[in-house]
Amino acid sequence: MAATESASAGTNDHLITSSDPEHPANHICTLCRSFYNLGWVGGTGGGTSIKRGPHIFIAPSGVQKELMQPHNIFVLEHANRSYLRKPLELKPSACTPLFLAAFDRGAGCCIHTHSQWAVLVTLLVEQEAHAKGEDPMGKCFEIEKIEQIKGIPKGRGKSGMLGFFDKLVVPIIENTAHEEDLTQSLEEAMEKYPDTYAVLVRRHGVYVWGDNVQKAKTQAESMDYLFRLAVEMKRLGLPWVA
Ligand SMILES: CSC[C@@H](O)[C@@H](O)C(=O)COP(=O)(O)O
Ligand SMILES: [Zn+2]
Repeated sequence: MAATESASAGTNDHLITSSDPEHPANHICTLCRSFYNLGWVGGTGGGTSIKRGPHIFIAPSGVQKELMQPHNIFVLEHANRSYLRKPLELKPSACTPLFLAAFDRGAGCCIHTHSQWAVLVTLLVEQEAHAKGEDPMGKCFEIEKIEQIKGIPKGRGKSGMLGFFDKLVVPIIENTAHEEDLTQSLEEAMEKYPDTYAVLVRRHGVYVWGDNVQKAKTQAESMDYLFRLAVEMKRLGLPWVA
């Protein structure tokens, strides 16, 4: 369903005004500032969206994500996809339909990064497939027996985290010219891999989500750690799986 605009979308400042640092309008801004320092959202790429109750809080498109202020934030009613708050002269993030795909499946926060480690992992998986004479499309990033895998949950509807001896499998989808055109393949990957909390996008980055902000953030950190480690392992000729 496409997002629409409600008659009062220009106002409703109360939806983004709070002294609570964990209010989504404040939290998105502070998270994006720290993600910028990790190299995740530089040059306007990447972003973060948070769902609280019936409302989804979304950053504007094409802005320096580390400089955003709460009054720049869009608010969308999840149930009917209508904008309750739409800052003038700004467009909502092109990632909105991808964030919605995560929220439709129960997520409370979705983080999109352009981390170079995520991009490099997608290139290494592609290179390995070509070296074996195989089609890289549909291949996943797989890694096992690394302690940080324990920072990733077992799957939606399952309790607990992956164990040291579990294999982490992250699907990879092909990039498209426009962010929003990734939606169908992202949703297909989410259906094919119902336990996954992340989908890599070839030559682009990664979407990571979690049940709430804290889980989405720590899962994104664990994923990025593993992507970076995997790149270094490959450089040293070390295998990701036995
Ligand atoms: C460097 S431009 C990157 C965008 O095209 C896109 O990939 C992205 O992640 C951010 O989209 P945006 O609409 O600014 O939220
Ligand atoms: Zn992007």
